[in-house]
Amino acid sequence: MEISPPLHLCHVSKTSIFINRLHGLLHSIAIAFLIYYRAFFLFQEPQTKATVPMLLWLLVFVAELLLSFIWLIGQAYGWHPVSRTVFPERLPEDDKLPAIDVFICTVDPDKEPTLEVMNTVLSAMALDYPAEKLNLYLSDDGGAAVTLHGMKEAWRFAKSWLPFCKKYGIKTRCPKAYFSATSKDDDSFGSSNEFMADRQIIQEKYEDFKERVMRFREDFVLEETKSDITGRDHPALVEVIQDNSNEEAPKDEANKMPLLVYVSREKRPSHPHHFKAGALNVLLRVSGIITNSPYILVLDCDMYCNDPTSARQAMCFHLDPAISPSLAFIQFPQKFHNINKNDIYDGQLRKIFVIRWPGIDGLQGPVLSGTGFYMKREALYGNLSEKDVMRLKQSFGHSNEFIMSIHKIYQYSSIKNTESSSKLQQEAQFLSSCTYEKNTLWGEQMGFLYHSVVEDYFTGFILHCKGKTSVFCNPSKPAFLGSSTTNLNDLLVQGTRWNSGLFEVTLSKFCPFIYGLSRMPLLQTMCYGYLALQPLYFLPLWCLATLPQLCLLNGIPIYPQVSSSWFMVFSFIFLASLLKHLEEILSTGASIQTLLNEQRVWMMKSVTAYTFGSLDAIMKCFGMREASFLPTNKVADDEQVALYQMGKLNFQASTMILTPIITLIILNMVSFIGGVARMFIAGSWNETFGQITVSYFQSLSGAFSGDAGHPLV
Ligand SMILES: O=c1ccn([C@@H]2O[C@H](COP(=O)(O)OP(=O)(O)O[C@H]3O[C@H](CO)[C@@H](O)[C@H](O)[C@H]3O)[C@@H](O)[C@H]2O)c(=O)[nH]1
Ligand SMILES: [Mn+2]
Repeated sequence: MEISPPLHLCHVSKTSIFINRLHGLLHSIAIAFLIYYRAFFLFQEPQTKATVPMLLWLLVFVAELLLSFIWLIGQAYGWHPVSRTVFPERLPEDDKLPAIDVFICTVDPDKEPTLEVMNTVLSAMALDYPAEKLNLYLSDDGGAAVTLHGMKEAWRFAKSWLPFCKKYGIKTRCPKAYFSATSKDDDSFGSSNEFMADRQIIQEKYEDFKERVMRFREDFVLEETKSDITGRDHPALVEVIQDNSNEEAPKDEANKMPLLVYVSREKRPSHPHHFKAGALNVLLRVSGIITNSPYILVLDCDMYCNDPTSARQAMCFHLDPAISPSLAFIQFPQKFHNINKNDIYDGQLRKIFVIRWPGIDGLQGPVLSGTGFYMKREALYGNLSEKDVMRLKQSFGHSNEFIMSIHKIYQYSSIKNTESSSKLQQEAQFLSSCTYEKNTLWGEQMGFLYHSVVEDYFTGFILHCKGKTSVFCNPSKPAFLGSSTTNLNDLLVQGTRWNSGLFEVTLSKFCPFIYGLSRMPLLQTMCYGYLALQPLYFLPLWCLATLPQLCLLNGIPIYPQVSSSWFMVFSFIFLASLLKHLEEILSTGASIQTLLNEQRVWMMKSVTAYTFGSLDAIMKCFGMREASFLPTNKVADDEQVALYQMGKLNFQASTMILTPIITLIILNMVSFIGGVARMFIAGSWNETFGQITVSYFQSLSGAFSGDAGHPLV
């Protein structure tokens, strides 16, 4: 029997496994000593203890225990990291490839400029995939006329843009990116006259497209001043974007266009709409009765397709019979096009996408990350063995059309036939009404889940609990590029939402340590548990950013004397975690500057976003707050961008962020100066050196060793 060559390979990095496990072992031993030291003190004679108030000692001890615990849980990521290679050229011919429905979500045309959204749409339409097997659905939660109009303009422009990309094999297919940079990839036709002429024409068409979108927006803003009201209260509208004229669909391959559908679900203030997860579930249903593709690509409106081959790369996994039965999704990393050289806000989330996701990929697979993933439709439908129509309706709702779609591969045929198309339209409208999900399992067990505002994390978690797997695909050319937050305020808004969502899961019956432990392998549970506990970093950080400093000012020793051998334990932990962080930085080609930034941002986030996120979740838990999803701002303010590009922290942020940060910096600086003075005057360096080091590093927003753990744990 002939064995066909594999579609993908998985590589295990033996060296990093060795380093990670060795570090884990040594660090654990050192932590055990630390715990012994702290605990031993509690049982000492009262006169020895008299120098340090018991409560202080206990608080610092608890902070250290908590940090150690989170650190230990996080070690699961280092256990078995892998990387992968794909061979798309080995895929079957185009006519054997499965269809893909692309879902793009947008909500607020003010924060998410229509032009950017349309660029995402265009880049997805131009994916290197057979056009008749590519269907795009845009969910417009704002129900905005500008967005619908933008879609029509995008469709018109796509009719020139797609053939241009195909003809010249353009690699950057997001028009904005293509025209703004001198994209090096696309130079192969640089000198040809024909190419230059075509490029000129298409550029003019793009300018014209831009102009039309902008002009409509200006007129629209004049008419509708309160877009916020309509954003929360509007009827359902589903529209297939196509030519008004009755001209025949183009027959030749080069001019074929993917299907483009605009979906604005019904929203009423009296009905919860469940944010993005709600929008995605509407798209699941509407696409189910129109094209029903077996695979789904989900994109945020600001995440354009940077590499048109991502769909084929994903198919290398989905079409591998050895892994596909349990495989739910292929996750690509989130990468960003607007990050400055220094990445002062750690916008690239390096730790997550460079260290953790490859780590968990070697276990059961990466956490679902909201955007840039190819999901198997079936995986979101839960148990499909049920055949009883009444039961199916209880789970999926009352649309016969949709129920029929569950078990068969629908083939989108004639939407031009007006009679069937208006029936389809009615059904789609019904599927996107705000009452459709009432008394069904949508969002509870079906589709994207509503339990948490981090719908991605939670949906992926439940999938993994059901025994599904996922794959992390991280090619050297970024498959998708998004816009990252580039100022403190946005960072806080986003960070608070994420951490609130994560902590919400921790506080619920779905807490990974309880719900996950019996359903997933231990290491996978630890990876999910780490993220669920991450918001809790705020407790130890607040303690260790204040208590040692206050002790230092008052001459109370809470760290061992330099001459004591216990001091070695603390120094080892401090240095080992710094070195481990350094090793990760260097082995992944990052710079020392990145190391410093990551530690600084981690501390800033701990005392702001983690703190507010945790409090928010606790309040939600007690019913004192409602869930909310404040979208991040994607409009760049020129002044802010300028500061950001210079690598300067922008402190024009709300007092919510500034107060904790500034207070702690001042406290640390004062105690550092006070401590040094005391050391000189009293010659007490032996007792206070540990604390001085802590406040020195904290006041420099320095060397708390990122998420690898605290230097003092
Ligand atoms: O009611 C809503 C709110 C948001 N969105 C869309 O959801 C996407 C993500 O929103 P964004 O404001 O960009 O949030 P981020 O924090 O940048 O998103 C990250 O975090 C989210 C979970 O908090 C994930 O859903 C995202 O995929 C992930 O990129 C955007 O396309 C929005 O248009 C909706 O469709 N409806
Ligand atoms: Mn975003």
